[in-house]
Amino acid sequence: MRRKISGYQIFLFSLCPVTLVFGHILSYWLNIDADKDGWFNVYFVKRGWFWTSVVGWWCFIRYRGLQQVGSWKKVLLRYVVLTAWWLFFTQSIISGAAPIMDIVFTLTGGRCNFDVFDPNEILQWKLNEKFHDTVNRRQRSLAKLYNVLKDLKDDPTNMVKHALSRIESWVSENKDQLMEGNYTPGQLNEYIDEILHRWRKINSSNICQSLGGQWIGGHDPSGHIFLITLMSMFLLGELQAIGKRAWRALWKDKAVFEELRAHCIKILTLKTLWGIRTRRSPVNNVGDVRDVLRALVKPPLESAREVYYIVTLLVKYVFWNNPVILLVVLVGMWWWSFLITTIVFHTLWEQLSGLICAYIVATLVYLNIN
Ligand SMILES: CCCCCCCC/C=C\CCCCCCCC(=O)SCCNC(=O)CCNC(=O)[C@H](O)C(C)(C)COP(=O)(O)O
Ligand SMILES: Nc1ncnc2c1ncn2[C@@H]1O[C@H](COP(=O)(O)O)[C@@H](OP(=O)(O)O)[C@H]1O
Repeated sequence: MRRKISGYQIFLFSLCPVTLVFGHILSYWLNIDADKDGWFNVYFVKRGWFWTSVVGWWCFIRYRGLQQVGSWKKVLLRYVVLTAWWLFFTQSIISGAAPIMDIVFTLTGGRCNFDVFDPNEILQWKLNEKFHDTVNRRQRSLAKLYNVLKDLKDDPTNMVKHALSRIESWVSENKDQLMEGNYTPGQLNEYIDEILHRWRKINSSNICQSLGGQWIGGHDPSGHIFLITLMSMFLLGELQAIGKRAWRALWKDKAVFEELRAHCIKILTLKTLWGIRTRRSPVNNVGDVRDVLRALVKPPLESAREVYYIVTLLVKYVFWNNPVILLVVLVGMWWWSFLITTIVFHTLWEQLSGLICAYIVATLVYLNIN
């Protein structure tokens, strides 16, 4: 018997593909910058599976409770399948083995590159401006590279020493200390590359990053598109099961809004220094100083108390009674980051391969949820 696909499932299964197409079209018109090292990317998206797990499980605990063992097993199974796929695809979980996305990258000709110096500037010894995309990242990578090379300095030739002195001067921005050697920048790049690749198997982007190298050249499936597709489909997929309860709970404690309104009004109508009328002395018609002091101290204290009530009410409403709000906010944040990735980062094919790899598994998991 053919199963009917609901409107919600159409939304669930089409959100990421449609956003990718939409972002791709926007990329022809928009020319925007996105900060790879911004707090949103570093603390949220790059730790996305953690946030998704916490919010997803918290919602499940709050709406389903801990008693219904049957439904627990199913959710746990889906979570384990998705987590395992995320781990195999993006993380080096088996010591020495690269994750799938890095295997694809190296098989298609990508490698960890150490083109530190600009090979075209033979006399001037300039840093290669294409070595990492921002000055900060370049400096950080040079510092990492410097530390690695320092540990390898018992090299038979003195080329490493030479490379070190050059990198050190770039790191400390002290060009005067540069030693003159008999090598060209291109030769020194090749040499650094050779000793590092000889010293260590650099088969994953993580290892490459830890050495300060640049992961370029192959087909690099987008890790962000992969992870965000998996996370959004997990959160929205599980929302199918808890959605009705969550919706009912949202409207059940409507009284909260009345309470919030009352506290806000209280803050707005508190008497400030200007609103206070001081009692005047009948002798010299001067205002009472105690009234002024009271006016200075009382309103801030009362506002602080009202703010405390408001925050407590909101925290209870959102975190305890309606964690679905957190889930929706998280999906909104993932969607935004997904859109930015489609506009700014990777080629269309790399975005598509990231999407397809996550989408197929998540679709198999959520097509037959009941
Ligand atoms: C609302 C608060 C209430 C709290 C109540 C808690 C109750 C919840 C009950 C259970 C909690 C669940 C336990 C959570 C365990 C989570 C385990 C983890 O997943 S930890 C690991 C997290 N790691 C990540 O998220 C990394 C994700 N990033 C990546 O995979 C990569 O950076 C990338 C693929 C995005 C990019 O790779 P790149 O090489 O291209 O840079
Ligand atoms: N939406 C986004 N916002 C900021 N940076 C993003 C991004 N999407 C991708 N990136 C960055 O682009 C690079 C490739 O991403 P990915 O392969 O995961 O899709 C990564 O750089 P870094 O790995 O140097 O931090 C990542 O941080």
